[in-house]
Amino acid sequence: MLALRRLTRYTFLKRTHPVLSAHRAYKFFPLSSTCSRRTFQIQLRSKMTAHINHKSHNGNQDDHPFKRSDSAVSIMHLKREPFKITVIGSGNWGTTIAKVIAENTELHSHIFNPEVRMWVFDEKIGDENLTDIINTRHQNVKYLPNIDLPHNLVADPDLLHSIKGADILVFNIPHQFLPNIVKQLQGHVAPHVRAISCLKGFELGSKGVQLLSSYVTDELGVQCGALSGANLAPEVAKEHWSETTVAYQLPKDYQGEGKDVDHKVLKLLFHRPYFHVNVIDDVAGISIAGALKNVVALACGFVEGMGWGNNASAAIQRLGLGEIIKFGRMFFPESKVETYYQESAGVADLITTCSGGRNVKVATYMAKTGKSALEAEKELLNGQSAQGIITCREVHEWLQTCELTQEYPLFEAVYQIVYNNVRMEDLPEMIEELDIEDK
Ligand SMILES: NC(=O)C1=CN([C@@H]2O[C@H](COP(=O)(O)OP(=O)(O)OC[C@H]3O[C@@H](n4cnc5c(N)ncnc54)[C@H](O)[C@@H]3O)[C@@H](O)[C@H]2O)C=CC1
Ligand SMILES: O=C(CO)COP(=O)(O)O
Repeated sequence: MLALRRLTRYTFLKRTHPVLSAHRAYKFFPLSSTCSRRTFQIQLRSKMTAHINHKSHNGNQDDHPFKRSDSAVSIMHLKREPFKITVIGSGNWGTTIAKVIAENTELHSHIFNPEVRMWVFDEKIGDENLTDIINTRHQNVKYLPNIDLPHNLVADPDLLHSIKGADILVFNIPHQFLPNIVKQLQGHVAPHVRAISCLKGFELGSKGVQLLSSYVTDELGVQCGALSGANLAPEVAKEHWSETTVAYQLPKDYQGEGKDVDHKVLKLLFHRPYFHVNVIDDVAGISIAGALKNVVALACGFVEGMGWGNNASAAIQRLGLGEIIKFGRMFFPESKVETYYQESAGVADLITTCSGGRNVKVATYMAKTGKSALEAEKELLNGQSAQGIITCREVHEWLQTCELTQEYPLFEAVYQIVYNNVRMEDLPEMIEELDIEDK
């Protein structure tokens, strides 16, 4: 058992630690030898100590053994000007991702222009503009308080100015605001620009249910991938270790390695020692999982608020995962089933969101107070958004159009509770799988 634990730990360290991962031929010593085991532990400790990195330049986060100054993927030669990045959005996740990116652009200044622009939907905090506070105190006091931001992250309240000259646009706003944003951007984004959507949700319009990345591509004419994973923003912002999935498909006009955005560039842009990134092709899979787990999280919140316990929450998550996969296979057949269980964007995001996300908090509060979803969101989140509230309506409307609501009893039950005052206590009955016909 001890040996197994050590082996597991070694394998983990080998995957995450630069010294060990760089030495692929490093042989594991025989576990029966106490002496060599001790030698190994001493070597390992000294190697790790040597590589524990400097404190984060803003100095507010703790050192930890996963810190390192560089990564293997940085061996990349650029055959063009460094990529310029703009983050569109400055909420809880928008600011966190902007921080991650700004740390990386400073580190890899041969690949990226160090200055990162972050578009802010400006508002007054007392007498001051939030933008000015971010640029002078280097904190987003409203949406990500008590986290120091890199000084190369520049807040900009002018949307069109913020994207000027940008090569990569990182969209990160609550998804209900996306149509208005892309409308303002139309005609101002060159076709060579690439984009990543960090949003969770769908666009429901004349084209039916659409991935937000496809919506950006259709509306702006630029290739767009997605970033989604088990990433509650407050934990990532504090540099507590987590992982995510980025998905991107090379466009038809891909310019070639070193000249255009590809998986290597995206890994360099988002990967941090405390934020591990896996880059894949399955944009649809990660986007569907990211959007729909917010609906499942609302159901988990109802269960929690009613005090039904862990078994009930696990049952909801099991059923929810089934409906997520079914939705993907039915409406986005290009998505891969393995993404849902192998990637951070799949079951891992479902678990973290159902444990500690905003959707679960809002639904728990609804159950405890009898307030509506929108009242709960307003009272609890200080301007932040629980995306499941809108997503469950979008999913319902789409399924109703397809006459398929009965195929997704959990999604439908959440919708009915949120919008039609159906009793939460009836949840088990609404999702009961009846195999026996009552004659
Ligand atoms: N917060 C989190 O832990 C995570 C969030 N996400 C997703 O990322 C996306 C963005 O979420 P957050 O950054 O957390 O946003 P948020 O929930 O903090 O929303 C607040 C943001 O919305 C902006 N806003 C308010 N009214 C607006 C308007 N009319 N037009 C444009 N912007 C407006 C505010 O200025 C603020 O920047 C969402 O789709 C969310 O599901 C994904 C992973 C983690
Ligand atoms: O998407 C998230 C975690 O990956 C955040 O979920 P909440 O919006 O429910 O906090």
